[in-house]
Amino acid sequence: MVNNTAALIVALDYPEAKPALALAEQLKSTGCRLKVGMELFTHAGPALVEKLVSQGFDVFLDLKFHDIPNTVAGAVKAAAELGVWMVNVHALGGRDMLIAAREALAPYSQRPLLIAVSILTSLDNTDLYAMGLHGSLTDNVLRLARLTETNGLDGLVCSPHEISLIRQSVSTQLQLVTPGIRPQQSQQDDQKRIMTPQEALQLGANYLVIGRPITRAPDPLQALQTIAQSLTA
Ligand SMILES: O=C(O)c1cc(=O)[nH]c(=O)n1[C@@H]1O[C@H](COP(=O)(O)O)[C@@H](O)[C@H]1O
Repeated sequence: MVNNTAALIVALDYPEAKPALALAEQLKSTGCRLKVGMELFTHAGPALVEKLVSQGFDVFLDLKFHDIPNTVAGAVKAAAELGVWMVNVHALGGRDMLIAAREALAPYSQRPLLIAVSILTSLDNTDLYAMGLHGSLTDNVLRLARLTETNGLDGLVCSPHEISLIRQSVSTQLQLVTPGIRPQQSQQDDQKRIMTPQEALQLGANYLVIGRPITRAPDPLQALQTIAQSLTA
Protein backbone atom coordinates (compact mmCIF):
# COMPACT_ATOMS: atom_id res chain seq x y z
CA MET A 1 0.00 0.00 0.00
CA VAL A 2 1.38 3.40 -1.03
CA ASN A 3 0.75 6.19 1.52
CA ASN A 4 -1.73 9.00 0.78
CA THR A 5 -3.64 7.20 -1.96
CA ALA A 6 -7.05 6.96 -0.26
CA ALA A 7 -7.92 10.44 -1.52
CA LEU A 8 -6.93 9.58 -5.09
CA ILE A 9 -9.57 8.44 -7.57
CA VAL A 10 -8.06 7.31 -10.86
CA ALA A 11 -10.37 7.93 -13.84
CA LEU A 12 -10.36 4.85 -16.07
CA ASP A 13 -11.26 6.73 -19.24
CA TYR A 14 -10.59 3.98 -21.77
CA PRO A 15 -12.52 2.84 -24.85
CA GLU A 16 -12.63 -0.81 -23.71
CA ALA A 17 -12.31 -3.07 -20.70
CA LYS A 18 -8.87 -4.55 -21.42
CA PRO A 19 -6.62 -1.53 -20.69
CA ALA A 20 -8.86 -0.56 -17.75
CA LEU A 21 -8.47 -3.98 -16.15
CA ALA A 22 -4.73 -3.97 -16.88
CA LEU A 23 -4.32 -0.62 -15.11
CA ALA A 24 -6.49 -1.80 -12.20
CA GLU A 25 -4.19 -4.80 -11.84
CA GLN A 26 -1.15 -2.50 -11.75
CA LEU A 27 -2.71 -0.17 -9.17
CA LYS A 28 -4.27 -2.90 -6.99
CA SER A 29 -1.75 -2.72 -4.19
CA THR A 30 -1.70 1.07 -3.93
CA GLY A 31 -5.03 1.60 -2.14
CA CYS A 32 -6.30 4.16 -4.66
CA ARG A 33 -9.94 4.25 -5.77
CA LEU A 34 -11.17 3.93 -9.36
CA LYS A 35 -13.67 5.85 -11.44
CA VAL A 36 -15.70 4.33 -14.27
CA GLY A 37 -17.16 7.04 -16.46
CA MET A 38 -19.46 7.14 -19.45
CA GLU A 39 -16.91 6.15 -22.09
CA LEU A 40 -15.83 2.92 -20.40
CA PHE A 41 -19.29 2.12 -19.05
CA THR A 42 -20.89 2.50 -22.47
CA HIS A 43 -18.37 0.01 -23.87
CA ALA A 44 -17.98 -2.45 -21.05
CA GLY A 45 -21.17 -2.09 -18.99
CA PRO A 46 -22.12 -3.17 -15.50
CA ALA A 47 -20.08 -6.40 -15.73
CA LEU A 48 -16.85 -4.43 -15.63
CA VAL A 49 -18.02 -2.40 -12.64
CA GLU A 50 -18.96 -5.60 -10.79
CA LYS A 51 -15.58 -7.08 -11.63
CA LEU A 52 -13.69 -4.10 -10.18
CA VAL A 53 -15.91 -4.13 -7.08
CA SER A 54 -15.28 -7.87 -6.62
CA GLN A 55 -11.53 -7.19 -6.84
CA GLY A 56 -11.92 -4.98 -3.77
CA PHE A 57 -11.82 -1.54 -5.39
CA ASP A 58 -13.96 1.36 -4.23
CA VAL A 59 -15.61 2.32 -7.52
CA PHE A 60 -16.98 5.77 -8.32
CA LEU A 61 -19.62 5.28 -11.02
CA ASP A 62 -19.48 8.62 -12.82
CA LEU A 63 -22.46 8.67 -15.17
CA LYS A 64 -23.63 12.15 -14.11
CA PHE A 65 -27.31 11.29 -14.15
CA HIS A 66 -29.46 14.22 -15.29
CA ASP A 67 -33.09 13.36 -16.03
CA ILE A 68 -36.54 13.49 -14.47
CA PRO A 69 -36.69 12.48 -10.79
CA ASN A 70 -38.26 9.04 -11.36
CA THR A 71 -35.65 8.04 -13.95
CA VAL A 72 -32.71 9.24 -11.88
CA ALA A 73 -34.07 7.47 -8.79
CA GLY A 74 -34.11 4.20 -10.75
CA ALA A 75 -30.61 4.79 -12.09
CA VAL A 76 -29.01 5.45 -8.69
CA LYS A 77 -30.75 2.35 -7.33
CA ALA A 78 -29.20 0.32 -10.16
CA ALA A 79 -25.81 1.80 -9.21
CA ALA A 80 -26.35 0.78 -5.57
CA GLU A 81 -27.14 -2.78 -6.71
CA LEU A 82 -23.75 -2.87 -8.45
CA GLY A 83 -22.07 -2.21 -5.12
CA VAL A 84 -20.37 1.02 -6.11
CA TRP A 85 -18.87 3.29 -3.48
CA MET A 86 -19.85 6.62 -5.05
CA VAL A 87 -22.34 7.75 -7.69
CA ASN A 88 -23.10 11.18 -9.12
CA VAL A 89 -25.95 13.22 -10.56
CA HIS A 90 -26.01 16.74 -12.01
CA ALA A 91 -27.07 19.38 -9.47
CA LEU A 92 -28.67 21.16 -12.45
CA GLY A 93 -31.24 18.35 -12.47
CA GLY A 94 -32.91 20.41 -9.74
CA ARG A 95 -34.30 20.03 -6.26
CA ASP A 96 -36.87 17.29 -6.87
CA MET A 97 -34.38 15.18 -8.77
CA LEU A 98 -31.79 15.48 -5.99
CA ILE A 99 -34.36 14.50 -3.38
CA ALA A 100 -35.55 11.54 -5.47
CA ALA A 101 -31.96 10.30 -5.82
CA ARG A 102 -31.32 10.63 -2.08
CA GLU A 103 -34.55 8.88 -1.15
CA ALA A 104 -33.90 6.05 -3.61
CA LEU A 105 -30.65 5.23 -1.81
CA ALA A 106 -32.03 5.55 1.72
CA PRO A 107 -33.17 1.89 2.07
CA TYR A 108 -29.67 0.51 1.35
CA SER A 109 -27.71 -0.35 4.48
CA GLN A 110 -24.44 0.06 2.55
CA ARG A 111 -25.35 2.78 0.10
CA PRO A 112 -23.02 4.65 -2.24
CA LEU A 113 -22.06 8.23 -1.47
CA LEU A 114 -24.34 10.50 -3.50
CA ILE A 115 -22.48 13.39 -5.08
CA ALA A 116 -23.81 16.26 -7.21
CA VAL A 117 -21.81 17.72 -10.09
CA SER A 118 -21.81 21.53 -9.91
CA ILE A 119 -20.22 23.26 -12.94
CA LEU A 120 -17.96 21.06 -15.06
CA THR A 121 -14.25 21.83 -14.77
CA SER A 122 -14.07 22.15 -18.56
CA LEU A 123 -16.23 25.30 -18.42
CA ASP A 124 -15.36 28.92 -17.64
CA ASN A 125 -17.26 32.21 -17.29
CA THR A 126 -17.51 32.67 -21.08
CA ASP A 127 -19.10 29.24 -21.47
CA LEU A 128 -21.64 29.91 -18.73
CA TYR A 129 -22.56 33.24 -20.30
CA ALA A 130 -23.11 31.55 -23.66
CA MET A 131 -25.30 28.93 -21.95
CA GLY A 132 -27.43 31.63 -20.33
CA LEU A 133 -26.39 30.83 -16.78
CA HIS A 134 -26.35 34.23 -15.12
CA GLY A 135 -23.82 35.41 -12.57
CA SER A 136 -20.17 34.44 -12.31
CA LEU A 137 -18.93 30.88 -12.36
CA THR A 138 -18.39 30.95 -8.61
CA ASP A 139 -21.91 32.34 -8.03
CA ASN A 140 -23.27 29.38 -9.97
CA VAL A 141 -21.12 26.82 -8.14
CA LEU A 142 -22.10 28.27 -4.76
CA ARG A 143 -25.79 28.23 -5.67
CA LEU A 144 -25.56 24.58 -6.71
CA ALA A 145 -23.50 23.75 -3.62
CA ARG A 146 -26.30 25.20 -1.44
CA LEU A 147 -28.92 23.22 -3.37
CA THR A 148 -26.87 20.06 -2.85
CA GLU A 149 -26.37 20.69 0.85
CA THR A 150 -29.99 21.70 1.52
CA ASN A 151 -31.28 18.53 -0.11
CA GLY A 152 -29.10 16.25 1.95
CA LEU A 153 -26.61 14.86 -0.57
CA ASP A 154 -23.19 13.71 0.60
CA GLY A 155 -21.00 15.88 -1.55
CA LEU A 156 -20.20 17.96 -4.59
CA VAL A 157 -17.97 17.72 -7.64
CA CYS A 158 -16.31 21.10 -8.18
CA SER A 159 -12.99 22.48 -9.28
CA PRO A 160 -10.34 23.07 -6.61
CA HIS A 161 -10.72 26.80 -7.25
CA GLU A 162 -14.10 26.80 -5.54
CA ILE A 163 -13.14 24.77 -2.44
CA SER A 164 -12.35 27.70 -0.13
CA LEU A 165 -15.54 29.60 -0.95
CA ILE A 166 -17.69 26.50 -0.48
CA ARG A 167 -16.00 25.72 2.83
CA GLN A 168 -16.44 29.31 4.03
CA SER A 169 -19.95 30.05 2.89
CA VAL A 170 -21.79 26.78 2.32
CA SER A 171 -20.51 23.75 4.19
CA THR A 172 -17.62 22.22 6.03
CA GLN A 173 -19.36 18.84 5.82
CA LEU A 174 -19.92 18.25 2.08
CA GLN A 175 -17.44 15.78 0.61
CA LEU A 176 -15.67 17.78 -2.10
CA VAL A 177 -14.59 15.73 -5.10
CA THR A 178 -12.28 17.69 -7.38
CA PRO A 179 -11.29 16.87 -10.96
CA GLY A 180 -9.18 19.30 -12.97
CA ILE A 181 -6.12 18.06 -11.12
CA ARG A 182 -2.80 18.56 -12.86
CA PRO A 183 0.64 17.96 -11.36
CA GLN A 184 3.19 20.70 -12.18
CA GLN A 185 4.20 20.64 -15.83
CA SER A 186 1.31 18.39 -16.90
CA GLN A 187 -0.75 19.22 -19.95
CA GLN A 188 -3.98 21.07 -19.27
CA ASP A 189 -5.90 19.10 -21.96
CA ASP A 190 -9.58 20.13 -22.10
CA GLN A 191 -9.71 21.24 -18.45
CA LYS A 192 -10.12 24.99 -17.81
CA ARG A 193 -10.04 25.20 -13.99
CA ILE A 194 -7.02 23.23 -12.83
CA MET A 195 -4.77 22.94 -9.77
CA THR A 196 -2.00 20.68 -8.46
CA PRO A 197 -2.94 17.71 -6.25
CA GLN A 198 -1.10 19.11 -3.25
CA GLU A 199 -2.81 22.54 -3.43
CA ALA A 200 -6.26 20.99 -3.86
CA LEU A 201 -5.87 18.80 -0.78
CA GLN A 202 -4.49 21.68 1.26
CA LEU A 203 -7.53 23.78 0.37
CA GLY A 204 -9.84 21.08 1.71
CA ALA A 205 -10.69 18.66 -1.10
CA ASN A 206 -11.70 15.22 0.17
CA TYR A 207 -11.02 13.38 -3.09
CA LEU A 208 -8.97 14.16 -6.19
CA VAL A 209 -10.09 12.73 -9.53
CA ILE A 210 -7.10 12.20 -11.81
CA GLY A 211 -7.20 10.67 -15.27
CA ARG A 212 -4.76 11.43 -18.06
CA PRO A 213 -1.80 12.49 -15.87
CA ILE A 214 -1.83 8.84 -14.71
CA THR A 215 -3.47 6.83 -17.50
CA ARG A 216 -1.37 8.44 -20.27
CA ALA A 217 1.89 8.40 -18.32
CA PRO A 218 4.60 6.05 -19.64
CA ASP A 219 4.51 4.36 -16.21
CA PRO A 220 1.09 4.93 -14.59
CA LEU A 221 2.03 3.26 -11.29
CA GLN A 222 5.07 5.52 -10.98
CA ALA A 223 2.94 8.57 -11.86
CA LEU A 224 0.46 7.68 -9.11
CA GLN A 225 3.25 7.15 -6.59
CA THR A 226 4.85 10.47 -7.48
CA ILE A 227 1.52 12.26 -7.00
CA ALA A 228 0.97 10.47 -3.67
CA GLN A 229 4.44 11.51 -2.49
CA SER A 230 3.84 15.12 -3.55
CA LEU A 231 0.91 15.29 -1.12
CA THR A 232 3.20 15.28 1.88
CA ALA A 233 6.07 17.24 0.38
O1 LIG B 1 -17.64 14.10 -12.43
C1 LIG B 1 -16.45 14.07 -12.80
O2 LIG B 1 -15.72 13.16 -12.41
C2 LIG B 1 -15.93 15.21 -13.56
C3 LIG B 1 -16.56 16.43 -13.36
C4 LIG B 1 -15.98 17.60 -13.87
O3 LIG B 1 -16.47 18.71 -13.64
N1 LIG B 1 -14.83 17.50 -14.59
C5 LIG B 1 -14.22 16.30 -14.85
O4 LIG B 1 -13.16 16.30 -15.49
N2 LIG B 1 -14.79 15.14 -14.39
C6 LIG B 1 -14.19 13.83 -14.73
O5 LIG B 1 -12.88 13.75 -14.16
C7 LIG B 1 -11.97 13.12 -15.04
C8 LIG B 1 -10.82 14.03 -15.31
O6 LIG B 1 -9.91 13.41 -16.17
P1 LIG B 1 -8.52 14.08 -16.56
O7 LIG B 1 -8.80 15.44 -17.11
O8 LIG B 1 -7.96 13.14 -17.59
O9 LIG B 1 -7.70 14.13 -15.29
C9 LIG B 1 -12.76 12.72 -16.29
O10 LIG B 1 -13.10 11.36 -16.18
C10 LIG B 1 -14.01 13.58 -16.24
O11 LIG B 1 -15.14 12.90 -16.75
